Amino acid sequence: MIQIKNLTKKYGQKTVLNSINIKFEKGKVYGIVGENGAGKTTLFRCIAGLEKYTGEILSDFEILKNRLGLLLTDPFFFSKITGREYIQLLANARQIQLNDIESKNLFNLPLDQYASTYSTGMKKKLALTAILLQENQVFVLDEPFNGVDIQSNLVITELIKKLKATEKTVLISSHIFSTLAETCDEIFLIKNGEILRKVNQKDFSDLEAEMKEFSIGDRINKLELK
Ligand SMILES: Nc1ncnc2c1ncn2[C@@H]1O[C@H](COP(=O)(O)OP(=O)(O)OP(=O)(O)O)[C@@H](O)[C@H]1O
Repeated sequence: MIQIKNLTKKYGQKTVLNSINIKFEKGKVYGIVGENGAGKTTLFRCIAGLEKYTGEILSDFEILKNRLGLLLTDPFFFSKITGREYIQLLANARQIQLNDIESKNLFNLPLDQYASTYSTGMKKKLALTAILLQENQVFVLDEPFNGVDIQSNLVITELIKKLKATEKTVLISSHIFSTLAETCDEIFLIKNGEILRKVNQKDFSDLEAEMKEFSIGDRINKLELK
């Protein structure tokens, strides 16, 4: 369980997260949606221990960040490290003995190629593979479906279901509503650094319709396309 109490994050004078209160249970998948700049990534970075903030992030774990795998939107890799070395490095950080990495290469990545030369989608798949092999208890996935091919998206969707079935806690941000609807137990709508709503599965279709109406509205007609 992860409990966030009165989490506030400022960059300089700008409040990016404003007194967030949320609870995440194990064995559940949570979606975080909101427009660009709403604060999703910042929230994830705070939970992963990468940012300073005021408020509290409590968990069942002695040190949450040691049990948490964070998938960033654009994973970064140093220039002279292969995919295999990256996976090994992350496993070493958790003292995990990895045997036969090849058989666990679920996205068939070219593991002996430098990771920095991978395509955008390949980088994301490598970063995801590495955090999965770390045997984390909590997975924080920032736009995991973005830039990844259709087959891999199907794999990622099934992986998320498997993580739920094995009692992990999974947080996902996405702009693709259908992928969230398929995997999430609850979706939080974040706006201007505040949690506007918590939506349960039975109300997902209402949320989607509402977001569509709100997002599209009259904008396109205003263009007067001929
Ligand atoms: N390092 C930083 N310094 C200053 N402001 C920042 C920094 N990182 C993020 N912000 C600001 O914090 C706000 C929230 O950004 P964040 O990246 O969390 O949004 P997001 O919801 O993840 O957006 P997106 O959907 O585009 O990924 C934005 O206004 C952004 O400009």
